[in-house]
Amino acid sequence: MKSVNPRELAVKILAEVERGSYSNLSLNRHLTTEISREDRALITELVYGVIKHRTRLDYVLSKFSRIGLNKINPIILNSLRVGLYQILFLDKIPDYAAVNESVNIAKLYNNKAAGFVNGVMRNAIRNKDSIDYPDVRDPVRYLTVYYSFPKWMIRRWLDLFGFNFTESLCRAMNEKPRMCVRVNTLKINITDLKMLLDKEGVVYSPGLFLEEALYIDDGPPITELDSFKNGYFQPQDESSMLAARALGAADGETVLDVAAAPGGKTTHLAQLMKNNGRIYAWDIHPHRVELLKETCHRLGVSIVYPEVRDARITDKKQFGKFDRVLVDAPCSGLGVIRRKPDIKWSKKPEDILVLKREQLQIMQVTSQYVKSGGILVYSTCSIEPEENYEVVKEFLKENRDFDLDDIRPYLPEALSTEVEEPYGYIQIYPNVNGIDGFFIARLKRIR
Ligand SMILES: C[S@@+](CC[C@H](N)C(=O)[O-])C[C@H]1O[C@@H](n2cnc3c(N)ncnc32)[C@H](O)[C@@H]1O
Repeated sequence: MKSVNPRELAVKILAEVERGSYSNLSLNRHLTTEISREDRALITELVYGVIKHRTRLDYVLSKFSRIGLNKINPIILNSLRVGLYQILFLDKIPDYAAVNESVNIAKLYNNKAAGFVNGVMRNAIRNKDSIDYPDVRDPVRYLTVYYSFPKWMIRRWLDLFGFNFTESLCRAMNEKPRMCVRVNTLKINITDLKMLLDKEGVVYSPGLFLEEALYIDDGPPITELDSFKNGYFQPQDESSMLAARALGAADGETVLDVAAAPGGKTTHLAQLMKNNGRIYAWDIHPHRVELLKETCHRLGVSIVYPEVRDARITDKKQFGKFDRVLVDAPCSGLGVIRRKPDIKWSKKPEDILVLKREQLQIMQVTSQYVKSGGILVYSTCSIEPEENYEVVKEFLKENRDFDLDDIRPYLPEALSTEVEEPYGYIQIYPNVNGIDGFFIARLKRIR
């Protein structure tokens, strides 16, 4: 085992993220199996915790620092954030340990910085139960600071959903998401997988909505399990599983998945089709198509034809060729912030309209590949109407040969009863449904 200082490594990763790295990629790069499981878990918790709660941590730090936060060296600032995160959000770490660790990181820098960190942290500990957060009568500032979201997102959600829903949405998006996996019934049945997981020391519970879903509550990191390496399951949220279900593909059919990588839904489709038929799986990014190929290989899926393709470019040879087309469109990802907290800070309001144009363009082009009588499913992991219902509405206005199709028979009962007229789509919210925010629409080519 390699000995590392978890807080120091967390600070280093946070500095990389500030310079533009994605946190999950940076974590994967640093957290090799040479580092103990406990340390890997702590580093992940610290990195995601600081990213999720950054505004609130900075708000508290600025109360106790005589130097403006923008004047503090990034390493020192992140060691303060990591220390304060432990004090405010983690019960198991004693306050003095959090202080000492942050001071030690600052010492690597210089003694003056260490004295400064010590002073700020001790001050924060003394006052941690009497911090006055912004008043709720200024809802934008209160929600922005207390739950750490950018102002533009809070303003947008307040306009769309009102205060109570926005607050519960923010709270749900800051929660630690449960790890959900899909049982790969092409290789194993649920009972046998459960027996294997028992042997591997994994604690699990059943899916909230779907029989092929399992929640992993405790145990070794899943990618180290033989049951994962042997392709008996695939990490995937239940929301995402609903999209493949909504397509209703049957074995023997010809299906197109136009934005398919890394292959979560493609391989679920293959499973629902009993690995019989053909699935053409496109993605614009070559490295992601490689990931898709690896996923298919591990899961024993052999009916997928992967290809690097830009779905915005029309290919007349594909017209009317497919029984079903899935457009799991590139989107803002605002529905999955609880899994990818960087999205809070990396997305900008103008991205939403740019994405909407791209989503409509992909729909416009790839819908022509659906056979008459065939099905088109449009999905995103977004909760923003512009990327969801509005895309579908504008698409239908321009394409009279398509209509909404009843999505309810393809959803579990607990969700199908939530679907409102005209019954063609569902919007899922993490605070309402307990799964990732997602939008799924089912359309039929009627001519
Ligand atoms: C939401 S992700 C797809 C997730 C995937 N369906 C799954 O379940 O694993 C969107 C994908 O669209 C791809 N993409 C973005 N623009 C594209 C385009 N113009 N044509 C095809 N793929 C595109 C991205 O590379 C990304 O992999």
